[in-house]
Amino acid sequence: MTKKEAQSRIEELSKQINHHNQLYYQESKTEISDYEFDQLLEELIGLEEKFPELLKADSPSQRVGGTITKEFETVVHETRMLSLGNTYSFEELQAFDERVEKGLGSKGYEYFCELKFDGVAISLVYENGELVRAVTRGDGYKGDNVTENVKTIRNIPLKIHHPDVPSKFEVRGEIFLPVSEFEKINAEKAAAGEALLANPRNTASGTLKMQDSAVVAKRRLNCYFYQLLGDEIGVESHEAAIHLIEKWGFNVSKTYKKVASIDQAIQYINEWEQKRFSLPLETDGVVLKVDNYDQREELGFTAKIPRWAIAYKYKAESAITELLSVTYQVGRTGAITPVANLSPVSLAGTTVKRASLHNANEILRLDLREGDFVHVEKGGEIIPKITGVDLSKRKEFVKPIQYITHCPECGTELVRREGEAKHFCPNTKGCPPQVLGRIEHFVSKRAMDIDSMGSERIRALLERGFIKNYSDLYSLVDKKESLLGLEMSQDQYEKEGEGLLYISVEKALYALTDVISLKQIQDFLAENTEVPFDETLKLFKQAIRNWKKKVPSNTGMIEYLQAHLQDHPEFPKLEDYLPVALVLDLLLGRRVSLEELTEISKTKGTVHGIMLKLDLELSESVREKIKKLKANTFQEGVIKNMIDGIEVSKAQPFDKVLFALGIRNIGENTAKILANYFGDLDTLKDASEEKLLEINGVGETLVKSLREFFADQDNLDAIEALKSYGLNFKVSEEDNQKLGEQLAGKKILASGKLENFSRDGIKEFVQSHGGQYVSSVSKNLDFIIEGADMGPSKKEKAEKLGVPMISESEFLAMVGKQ
Ligand SMILES: NC(=O)c1ccc[n+]([C@@H]2O[C@H](COP(=O)([O-])OP(=O)(O)OC[C@H]3O[C@@H](n4cnc5c(N)ncnc54)[C@H](O)[C@@H]3O)[C@@H](O)[C@H]2O)c1
Ligand SMILES: [Zn+2]
Repeated sequence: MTKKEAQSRIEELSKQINHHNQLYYQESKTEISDYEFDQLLEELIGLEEKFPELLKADSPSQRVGGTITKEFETVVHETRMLSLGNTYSFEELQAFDERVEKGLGSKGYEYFCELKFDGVAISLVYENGELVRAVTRGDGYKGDNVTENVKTIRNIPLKIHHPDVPSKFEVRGEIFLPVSEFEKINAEKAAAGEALLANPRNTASGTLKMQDSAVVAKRRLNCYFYQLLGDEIGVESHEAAIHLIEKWGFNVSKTYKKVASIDQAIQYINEWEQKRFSLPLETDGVVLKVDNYDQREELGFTAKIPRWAIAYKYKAESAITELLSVTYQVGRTGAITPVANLSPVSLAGTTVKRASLHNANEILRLDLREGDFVHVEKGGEIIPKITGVDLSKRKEFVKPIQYITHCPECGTELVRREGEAKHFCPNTKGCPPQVLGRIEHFVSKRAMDIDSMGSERIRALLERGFIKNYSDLYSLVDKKESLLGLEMSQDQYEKEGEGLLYISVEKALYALTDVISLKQIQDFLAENTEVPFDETLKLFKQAIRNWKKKVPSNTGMIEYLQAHLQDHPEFPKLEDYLPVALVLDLLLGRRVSLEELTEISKTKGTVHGIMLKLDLELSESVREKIKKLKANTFQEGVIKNMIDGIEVSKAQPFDKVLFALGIRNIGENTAKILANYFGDLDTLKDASEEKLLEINGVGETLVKSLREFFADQDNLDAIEALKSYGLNFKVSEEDNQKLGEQLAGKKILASGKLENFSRDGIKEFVQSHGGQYVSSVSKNLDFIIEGADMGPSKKEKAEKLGVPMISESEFLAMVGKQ
């Protein structure tokens, strides 16, 4: 390769690596695997070694990957936070060991082996035993101050009570999201038809950078620690330091091991290759660290990594399995996501049954055919990926996968907008997940703020026909009586292939017995998962005897159940579920025949629905038992809460109502601008295109969205209905607190830390003086208010675009406040 070629390749590689770094560290996203990323970096380093004169100071090979963000205060690390050299091969590990030996001049060193936890690096500073600061790695020199968010992590000690804690020290570790939590969040997202999160690492890093600590607290982040720093620590080895922080109460993973040679380290690596999948978090390799501090000092650092440590990374695992079918999920915005259903295969410690296919292009790219055998890979990603087709196993004359043309939820023909990879269902008003999405948006905190209307409740109301769109919420007050007893959750039900309704075993056992709590039954079942169901029932009877809870009648009922299941083998067996018809038959006695129950349970989706259809007079005790079968139901308290919340929402100001309507491309900010500018809905509706385009921030797309929205009679009807219920469709006097017009027409951004304003404060201040607050650097800005520690990348960009930067006091002078 000539120098000229090398130069252009280096530029190309640097550009790519910077792009992936930006995605990975700033946006918590990935487009390529870690392995692919590391190969790019390795190629770059190789070229720079060959042509040292081409090495630039700002090359990504010289910098730790992250940067700092504008949303948090920037803090300079007292000791730099480094990256780690990494390798995927044992040969390179041996080479590393040789370098260490050469550097130290002898073999007298030990390695401390730890797993490489896949999360987000964090530094915690303690003063007088108290946590004073938590900072991300950032660019290695300075990071984001995320103390408030970190304080929500339960096992991070806020105060150390140990007597001999030094007056100041720093611990470092890895914040992570346990795999079980991650899967829980994704299961909820899948149920809601939302886009799934890619992996726990991205989720943890995204969560840590959220602005609202209350939201962070809800995600159960966790942390493992692996480093101690400070002037008065008094230990001479890493091992001693680790024991010290364990003693002080920091969470240290017990997976570490000190070894005497590189061969033993390799043994450790082999040992954990499979075992690591039983850990509560994702790990992507092993870190080897020279244990002794003096030896570490002798070895030193490069610009980016210590010479005394290295990470060995496991390669992503892959397997071959059969593609059974492709199914399609409809998201709340109508976006379609194809999912590959696979013949179950064991991969990286879990059983894989599904893989995301993203969009139609991906299916074409892979050239997938029905019944193909595919390579599935699971690396840093929890959601497995199909990476290719095993052509040697392809049968003859197989058909390519035909992408669906119609929506699986509502049957409407799909559309694909120009330039977009995904297909959409255009039936925004009738497609169930989309209707749900619109109502969820309407009630959301930033819109009408009806917090008593969770998704589960909205879904129940939609399914049972109580509401069809958001304006119907305000008529619920007249339907209060019929809401009583309506079931909410569908999780406890399952439909068998022929459409027979099944109910979870725990609910069935709960209803069939007396004085045993649902919790007790759940705990019992959780402990007895591995045995055949009949065995479970035997053990359950034993448990009832142990608990001494109404032993004769309760065990008698379980025996009836056992006999009933034996007598009716015609009901298919579903893991963890029982046929509702059989269970109801036991509870209702001879009043209805099993045949009739079976028929009805094919047409109804809930016990509530079946009972309504049967319309029986029941004794109090039977009614109580049947109630135990039902999911959470709408009870008086819940209904009152909901109705009250709906009533209170009528007072939301016009801009919130406008945002709540869900007009495409109208976000919270735009809604505010439009509301203030036009004052009421009718003026906005009748505004000419020219008039609209005059407004800062309004472009052609938005004009088009408004036109489309108001051209639709259903929307106009909904608005009329909302008006009749008394919602605000004009700006009230109090909303209109304009403090001045000094900033009229100006687009402004503030960056870094301001002395007189909080983040939200400056935004409000700008807006109330007629200006428009913009959230990113672009050439359209009139100026940037430069606060303390403004991010260097932002500054660079502003300079490049020629956007003026003024100080906070200049800004205050401009509005006449100084
Ligand atoms: N796929 C992509 O697009 C993409 C983009 C950028 C980076 N990456 C990945 O990130 C890696 C580079 O990231 P990096 O610079 O954060 O380095 P790194 O993750 O490879 O290693 C350094 C980090 O490891 C962590 N770590 C985990 N367990 C540890 C332990 N026991 N002891 C010490 N540190 C431990 C620390 O957070 C430390 O900052 C690349 O190798 C690449 O795989 C991927
Ligand atoms: Zn649809």
